[in-house]
Amino acid sequence: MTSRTESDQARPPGDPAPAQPSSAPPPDPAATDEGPRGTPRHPAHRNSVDWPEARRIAADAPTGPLPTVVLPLAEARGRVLAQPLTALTDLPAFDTSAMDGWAVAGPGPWRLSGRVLAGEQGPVSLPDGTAVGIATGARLPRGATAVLRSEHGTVRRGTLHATEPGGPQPGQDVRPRGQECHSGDELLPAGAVVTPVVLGLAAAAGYDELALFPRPTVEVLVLGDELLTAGLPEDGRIRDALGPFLHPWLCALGAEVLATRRITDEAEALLDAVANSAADVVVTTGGTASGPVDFVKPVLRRLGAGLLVDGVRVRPGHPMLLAELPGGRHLVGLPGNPLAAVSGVVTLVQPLLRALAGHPAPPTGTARAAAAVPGHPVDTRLVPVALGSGAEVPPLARPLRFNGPAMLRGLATADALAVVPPGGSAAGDDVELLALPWARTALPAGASESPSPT
Ligand SMILES: Nc1nc2c(c(=O)[nH]1)N[C@H]1C(S)=C(S)[C@@H](COP(=O)(O)OP(=O)(O)OC[C@H]3O[C@@H](n4cnc5c(N)ncnc54)[C@H](O)[C@@H]3O)O[C@H]1N2
Ligand code: MOO
Repeated sequence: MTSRTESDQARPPGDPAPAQPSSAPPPDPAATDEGPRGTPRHPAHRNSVDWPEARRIAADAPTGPLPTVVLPLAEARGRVLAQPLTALTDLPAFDTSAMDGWAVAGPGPWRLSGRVLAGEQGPVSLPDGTAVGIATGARLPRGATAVLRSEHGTVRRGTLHATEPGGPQPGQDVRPRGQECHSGDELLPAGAVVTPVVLGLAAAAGYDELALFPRPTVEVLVLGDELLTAGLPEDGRIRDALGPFLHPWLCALGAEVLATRRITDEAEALLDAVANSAADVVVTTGGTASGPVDFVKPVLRRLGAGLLVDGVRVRPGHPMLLAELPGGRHLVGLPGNPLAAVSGVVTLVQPLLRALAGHPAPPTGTARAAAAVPGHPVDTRLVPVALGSGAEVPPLARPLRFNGPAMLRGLATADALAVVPPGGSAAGDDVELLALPWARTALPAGASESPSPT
């Protein structure tokens, strides 16, 4: 019985048909120059590399991470700790009253003398049988054995009496020095995101500034004279779908986006923009193939750039490329089809940014294919999936419709991208998941660290 799969239904006319899953080993790509279903592979993609290899090359492309940055707390929010947050002090830094009332020494009644507020030195020590008025957060004098809450005591002629039988227990309502941490304790590991709470914790622990992973700078160059930035498609022109999503996506990946610029379909304009970009990474969209106005590769040649990745055996997105520009900066050429560009982001941009920032690779996610996912004979497929909300471990991944290279509709409702190996995945197979930075569903942790950076 043959049935049309969701991805088949979503496949637009002219898009390559994926092969059915099979247990037969995929043909050796090195031994064939074939594209999908035996069609000749385009000569421009003869140098293409396997998908895991492309990710490794991107992760190894920089000579090392950019230098760590040290920023004042006020500028650190949202960035990532490059070093563990180690307490610079005990917390509390001294024995502290947890309540408003009196610091008492020994059993009552107590002779009362003065008061100490938060931030004041107060009496150095409290002899047995004496008490001092104390505010929440004030330092406890040496010799104090407990705090008597203001609602639990009464003062008559200079003497404090407990109104509850037995008076306060030793240590009652005292926050002892080091209760939360001792100086030198690790409060958070390197790699933790600096949330508003982390800012507060860092300040409490004595920090004025934090050592943070650098944010690689990126400039996005959107190519294509057919692209409109407003209104409806007309006269063969379409809306730019990549400019709007690349900026926030790259920021979510830890980049600082210097600009997103439209470049006209002229080689000189592109050459000028790439040569003069101040960014660590230039990301271009479109123009990677061999059409009449596909100038990315010719411009890279003219600039003397080295092509590190020239096509990847992945669908969609196989014309993606990675180059090292003179001076050590990098350029990622994303294909123009929107889902193909996404494929280029997760395959090349993400590992490159992670390597530049010095971030460790997070664990991969794993799910179980809820249905057969057709594969390509030799290329990896990246397929938008929705994760089941049931209790299954690993969760079920349901391939989404509208996953054609030019479509974003499936991805817009996806929780992750599933990595479908050449030949496809059968229903029930475990599939690797790639996280989408905005997805509400946390990825189910895989068994091990990702062998390739994510
Ligand atoms: N002879 C061959 N032609 C093509 C091949 C091939 O192997 N042989 N591969 C196809 C594949 S797959 C892709 S992907 C594209 C990649 O082409 P480019 O990177 O040169 O991209 P463009 O030609 O500029 O655009 C392709 C497509 O995407 C639309 N586009 C471009 N930018 C945007 C944007 N910012 N927002 C929305 N849509 C965009 C553009 O209008 C085209 O429709 O090459 C195939 N050709
Ligand atoms: O199918 Mo292309 O691979 O749209 O990138």
